[in-house]
Amino acid sequence: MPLVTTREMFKKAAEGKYAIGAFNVNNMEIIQGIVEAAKEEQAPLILQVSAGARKYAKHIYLIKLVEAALEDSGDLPIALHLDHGEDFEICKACIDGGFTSVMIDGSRLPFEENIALTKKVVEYAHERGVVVEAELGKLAGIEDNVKVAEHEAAFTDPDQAAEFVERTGVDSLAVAIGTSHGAYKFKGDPRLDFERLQKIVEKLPKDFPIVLHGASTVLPEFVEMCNKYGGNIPGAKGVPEDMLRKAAELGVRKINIDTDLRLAMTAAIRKHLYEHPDHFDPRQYLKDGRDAIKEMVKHKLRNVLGCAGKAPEILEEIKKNRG
Ligand SMILES: O=C(CO)COP(=O)(O)O
Ligand SMILES: O=C[C@H](O)COP(=O)(O)O
Ligand SMILES: [Zn+2]
Ligand SMILES: [Zn+2]
Repeated sequence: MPLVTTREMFKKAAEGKYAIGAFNVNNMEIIQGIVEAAKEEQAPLILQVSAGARKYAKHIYLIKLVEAALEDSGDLPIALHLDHGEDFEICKACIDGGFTSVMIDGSRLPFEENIALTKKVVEYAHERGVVVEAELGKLAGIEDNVKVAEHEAAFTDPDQAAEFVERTGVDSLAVAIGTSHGAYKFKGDPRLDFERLQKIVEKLPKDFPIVLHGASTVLPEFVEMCNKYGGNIPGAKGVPEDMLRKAAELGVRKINIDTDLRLAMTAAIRKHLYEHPDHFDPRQYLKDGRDAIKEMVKHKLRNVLGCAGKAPEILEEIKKNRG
C-alpha cells in the first residue's frame, strides 16, 4: 500500500466522530514502535516529521524508514506529513520529496500574510495531489526551539477561521484553544476553551477537519519513571484524556503527539540503564524504548483517539475513490 493523503481518514473520522493520531517520528525505533502498535490495532496513522527531525535524521533516511514501515505494515493507511513547515521552501521540498501532506505554519504572521503564504502552498500542493494543514492562532510553549510566552499566545478567532479556510482552500486547520507544546502545559488545573472550539466548528464548512497541536497527555507513569531513575522533570502536566475525547466528539480530527513518545522512550531507557549498569549494547535499551512507545501508542489508539479498528473502512473509502 503506497502512502495516502489524509482525505479519506478525515472523512471517515468525521462520520464516526473519532480522531487520527499524528505521531512525530525522528528515528527507526520510534517509527517501528508506532507502526507495530497501529498494525496490531488496525488503526490509520499519520507519521509527521518536523524541520528538527529532518535536520537530525535527514529527509532521505526518514523517507526510507517510512517506506520500510509501509511494506512491513501490510495494508495500513499511512500518511506522511510535514509538521510546522515555516516557509514555502520546506513545504515544496517535502511535497517534491514524497510527503502526502504538509503543514504550512504561518501562525506567527499577520492574518493577511498567513493567508497569502498558505494559499501559495495550497496551490503548489493540490496540483500534486498533496493536502495542506494551516494554523491560525498561537500556541504557548516551545516549537523548534522558539519559545512563545503565555502572554503572546492567542486563541483562534472563529470568524477569522471561517474566512481563512474559505480564502486559502486549505484542507485542515490547527487551532489554539489552550493546548501548548511540550511537557508543561498547565500551571494550575487543565483547561481548554471548548466553547471556542464549538464556535469554530459551527462557522467552518460541515465536517471540516480541525487539528489539535500540543495534545500529549504527559502520562504520569512515564514522568514518575523518568524522575525515579535519575531524571528531573518535576511538575510536567499534559491534556487529560477525557478532554481529548471531548475534542474528537466536537470535531477535532487530527491529534498531534510528540512529547508522550519522547517521555515513553526516555523513561524506559532510563529504567533499563539504571537496572542494568553493565549493559552497553544500544539494542538492549533501545528495544525497551521501542516497546514502551508501542504500548503507549496502542493505548492512545484504542482508548483516547478511538481510531483502533478503523483501517479497513478507510481503505475501502480510498479504493472507492480511486474507482
Ligand atoms: O503538536 C505537536 C507536534 O506538532 C506535539 O505536541 P506535544 O508536545 O503535546 O506532544
Ligand atoms: O511542534 C513541536 C513538535 O513536538 C516537534 O518538535 P521538534 O521541532 O523539536 O522536532
Ligand atoms: Zn505553530
Ligand atoms: Zn505542533
